[in-house]
Amino acid sequence: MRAAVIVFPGSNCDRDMAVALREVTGAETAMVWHGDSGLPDNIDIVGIPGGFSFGDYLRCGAIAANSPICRAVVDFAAKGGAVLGVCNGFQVLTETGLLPGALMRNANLKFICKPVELVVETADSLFTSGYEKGQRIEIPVAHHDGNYRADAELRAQLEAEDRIAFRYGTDINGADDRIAGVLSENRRVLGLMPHPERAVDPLHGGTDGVAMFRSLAASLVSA
Ligand SMILES: NC(=O)CC[C@H](N)C(=O)O
Repeated sequence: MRAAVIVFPGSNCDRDMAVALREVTGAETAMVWHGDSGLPDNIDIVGIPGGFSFGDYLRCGAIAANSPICRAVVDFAAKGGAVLGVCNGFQVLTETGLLPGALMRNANLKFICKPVELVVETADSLFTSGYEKGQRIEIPVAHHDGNYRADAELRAQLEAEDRIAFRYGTDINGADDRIAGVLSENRRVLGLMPHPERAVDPLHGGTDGVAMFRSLAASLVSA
């Protein structure tokens, strides 16, 4: 398996994502700068990491979404490539249009940084096949704009198409229907606000993120 992790000015979880990919899946992982116009050859998955790309100016993820590399990521996804966006990465994915909805300021207007309970809403994806539907897991969050907004029509569509990957166990940030992560129509792009890469080693305080990376390793095999 070969992975690429995109690095923007202000990314701060890029190395954590690379370590999780390398150590849990054994993937050869390349770090790719936002100004590059192409991805390395034969990539199986692109990781868009958390952080504060471009200082969160304009809207979180909005400037990053217009980086040269994001045009390559959109092309990669259009050809069926797998993309995982965590936190700021989820915000970037909504700003590129690869995922629907928007991430707004948390309802309490505070930065929330703590482990939270998530409910796995579907095991039918290359990111979640290692979990059970309905399983409750604990994964940390660290964001000020994690309040996922989608109108009633979009929420009904996501629900009908089984594209809600994770919900928060309790409302932490005001997100509509407690949605914490969503899948693209072809189920090969996942964005989520919680940080699975921060829960892959007992020293992190929890290992509930391991199953996500194992799911990826089980599904993505290099040609
Ligand atoms: N950890 C992150 O990726 C944070 C994302 C974004 N800067 C926010 O605070 O919402």
